[in-house]
Amino acid sequence: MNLFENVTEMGHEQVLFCNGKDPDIKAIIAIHDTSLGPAMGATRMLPYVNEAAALKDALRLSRGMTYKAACADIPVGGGKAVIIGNPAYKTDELLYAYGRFVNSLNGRFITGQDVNMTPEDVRKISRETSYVVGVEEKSGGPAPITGWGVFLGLKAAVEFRLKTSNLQGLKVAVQGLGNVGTNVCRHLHENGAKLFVTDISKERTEEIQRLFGATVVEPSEIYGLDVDVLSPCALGGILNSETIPQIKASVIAGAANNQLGEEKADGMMLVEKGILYAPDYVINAGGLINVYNEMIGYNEEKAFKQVRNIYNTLLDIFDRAEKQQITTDAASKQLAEERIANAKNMKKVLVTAGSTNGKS
Ligand SMILES: NC(=O)C1=CN([C@@H]2O[C@H](COP(=O)(O)OP(=O)(O)OC[C@H]3O[C@@H](n4cnc5c(N)ncnc54)[C@H](O)[C@@H]3O)[C@@H](O)[C@H]2O)C=CC1
Ligand SMILES: O=C(O)CCC(=O)C(=O)O
Repeated sequence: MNLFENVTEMGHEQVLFCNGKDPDIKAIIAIHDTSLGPAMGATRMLPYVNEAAALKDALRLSRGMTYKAACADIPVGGGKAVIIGNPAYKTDELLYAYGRFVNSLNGRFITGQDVNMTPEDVRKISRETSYVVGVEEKSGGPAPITGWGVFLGLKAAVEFRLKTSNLQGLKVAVQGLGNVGTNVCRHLHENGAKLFVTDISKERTEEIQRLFGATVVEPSEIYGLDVDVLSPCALGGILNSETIPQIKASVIAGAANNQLGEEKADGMMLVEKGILYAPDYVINAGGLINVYNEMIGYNEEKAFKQVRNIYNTLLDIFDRAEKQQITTDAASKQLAEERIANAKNMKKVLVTAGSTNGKS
């Protein structure tokens, strides 16, 4: 494997391979870009099929975090970490060891809770490092606010494509009923939407059926349902050449990171099918916005105001994509790259001004 090939192509600054013996721990911390500030990104734990898959996940997720922060207009960079392993074997010692790896980066990387990690796990990691966010008694776990942001983004997409702000009777298929998916379902239900849901966990589907009167379908059935919106809230890579031809929804708006299998080809296939895709790293920025606010001293009102802005940002991105005839993914990357370039220019101006002042 040519290790530097992907890293160079995707523009990462640093990738750390954490290898511990006692306890046995293998984790990858990927820092994509710190132009806007320290890299932020939560940690997930998964039994990856192989190490290349884990690396790919860390690289793509961390780059997504750079775009996420830039589109949300908050001054942090992009990073992400994956712990390789079955979460059933997650011990306190493993979390402490992981915390020491995070601490060794001295604040270049600040992390929190992602898939298969709990607020309690974050607390354990925080025994070894202060570079942790999403601690329950500070801003709380990020999932409720991520769910609310996804709901607002879904509303923006429905307004843009279906020309209605009334969600009464809107048919929404939700894939993944975990921390975020449950919150998305709650908001949709409260606003009169009709839910079709799936999860690989029977316990989760039963609860959502009981709470919100949702119709439960098999995981393989979720793509082909005759619904208005598909909301992917499980794992990434689910929008691909196998699933896109099945999709009948005209809007895709969900929380899962890295939904597009192949960004360009699959993004274009959605456009050709007339499906409006809300880029994942824009619509699911609520958690990042919340933990960023925790880092700088939590102010709920300010955090909520920034999350509310996801709605307007998405409308701007849809508009930009339509005017330029590009995918929504390309339009949001354009926005992010403009903001990063502006920040870099501003830094240059300040450095030049500083050195000029020093000379006088
Ligand atoms: N927690 C947060 O604040 C944020 C989460 N995200 C992303 O949103 C997604 C969901 O996050 P969480 O809800 O926190 O994770 P979670 O682990 O609480 O929930 C994921 C759910 O998806 C289900 N699932 C897994 N594979 C599935 C499949 N093939 N079909 C149907 N269901 C399946 C799981 O059983 C679980 O209930 C992830 O991709 C995560 O990276 C993004 C931004 C912030
Ligand atoms: O919880 C965090 O540390 C930042 C949020 C995040 O990782 C994400 O949005 O995927």
